[in-house]
Amino acid sequence: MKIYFSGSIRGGRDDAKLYADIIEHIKQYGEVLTEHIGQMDLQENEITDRQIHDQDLNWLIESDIIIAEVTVPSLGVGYELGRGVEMKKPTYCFHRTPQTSAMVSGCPEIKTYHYESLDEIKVLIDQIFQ
Ligand SMILES: O=c1[nH]c(=O)n([C@H]2C[C@H](O)[C@@H](COP(=O)(O)O)O2)cc1CO
Repeated sequence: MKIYFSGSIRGGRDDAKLYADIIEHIKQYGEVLTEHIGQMDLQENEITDRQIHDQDLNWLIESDIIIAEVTVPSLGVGYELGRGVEMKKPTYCFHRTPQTSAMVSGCPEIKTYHYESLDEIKVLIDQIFQ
């Protein structure tokens, strides 16, 4: 099982530690192709935007499932979700805010969950993989 985890980078890194904790949890279910999203000291200087885009799109194509944490709004995450839905990938979104974008929560192909804590998202993720 190849898992594409999506989370904000240039949109803001407030949840980077949470992404790392979620990635650590989902690793028991397969290979997380985008483990770098949880890196606290993420450096993107040595790679061009074109390389980032093409690499991530290839991982998206390769993936069996998309899991996105969308609490911190990110253009890149929204773009990945749209491309993933077009590729008919099973897509799951999680947010702690009262609402997220209607283009995400209103999309019938995306399963969107509100949660409050790391423990709660772990249970929801376990349910998805079981
Ligand atoms: O350096 C990067 N590496 C990378 O993999 N991404 C991808 C993965 C994330 O799910 C998403 C984050 O988009 P943004 O940077 O617009 O918040 O884009 C985005 C960047 C920077 O835009």
